[in-house]
Amino acid sequence: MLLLRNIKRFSTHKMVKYLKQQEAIDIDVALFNEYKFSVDQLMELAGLSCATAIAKSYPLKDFNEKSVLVCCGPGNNGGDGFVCARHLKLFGYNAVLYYPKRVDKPLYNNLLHQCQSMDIPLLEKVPSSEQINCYGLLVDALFGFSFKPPVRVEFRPIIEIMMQSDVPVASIDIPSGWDVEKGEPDEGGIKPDLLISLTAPKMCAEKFEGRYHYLGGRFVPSKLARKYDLCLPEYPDTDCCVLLND
Ligand SMILES: NC(=O)C1=CN([C@@H]2O[C@H](COP(=O)(O)OP(=O)(O)OC[C@H]3O[C@@H](n4cnc5c(N)ncnc54)[C@H](O)[C@@H]3O)[C@@H](O)[C@H]2O)[C@@H](O)CC1
Ligand SMILES: [K+]
Repeated sequence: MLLLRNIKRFSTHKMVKYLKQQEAIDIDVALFNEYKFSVDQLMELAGLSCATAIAKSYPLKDFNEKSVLVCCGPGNNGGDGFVCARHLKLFGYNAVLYYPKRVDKPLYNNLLHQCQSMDIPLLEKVPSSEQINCYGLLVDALFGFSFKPPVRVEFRPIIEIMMQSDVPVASIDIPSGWDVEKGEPDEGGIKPDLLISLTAPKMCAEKFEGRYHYLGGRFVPSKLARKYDLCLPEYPDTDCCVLLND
């Protein structure tokens, strides 16, 4: 029994491992240092898999001109959000960005520039509860596996407005504000309808109760997957994401 800790059966009868926060960080470091990937290479694949999972679950035809609000945080999870917004735009969605804390680094400046060059609007301030309900989908790319609770004050308004809204939330890698291992905070947090875990699910994903749990980020070398006993599912054909709870 002990061996099965943090390993979950899913419908295709394989086992997938749920990572601790430190394991997720260690795998990230190995991808960059040992395997020599660059951050923007992996971010592009991660963000594309997020946009693909969203397009599979929320078809464009159901949006009736409504936009997708992509909320980007100050780290690589936010970077995935910019890439996701760019691919959603290429897929035909009306993407809009909210980016409350700007980071003045070439990676993030370029990602923002790319989005703005593709006519993706950037909100200047947090939307009101009335404004947020006009969107067809909210993409949560605020915090990923490096998040340490509690949420700092500058991000509370956007988290609260997402919590109060009836619009479905699609969270990238971690539902923002959730403890990476323990899950939703006791005082309540966002309840995503879709979660896309990147590389491998983190422990908090076991508490996810939304409709769609995807795995994305199809870039993990099999040697690295074996080293961490990731037990990754097979991705169908050439797909860049796979539904874990179908
Ligand atoms: N190896 C992988 O698996 C990959 C991971 N990627 C993404 O990278 C993410 C991890 O990125 P990072 O390590 O840059 O970190 P995060 O994006 O998880 O967050 C770090 C940022 O959040 C801030 N932060 C942390 N706790 C906070 C709090 N309580 N209140 C407010 N701000 C807080 C930090 O100051 C920092 O600016 C993953 O979750 C995933 O989305 C992808 O980009 C590519 C590949
Ligand atoms: K997130």
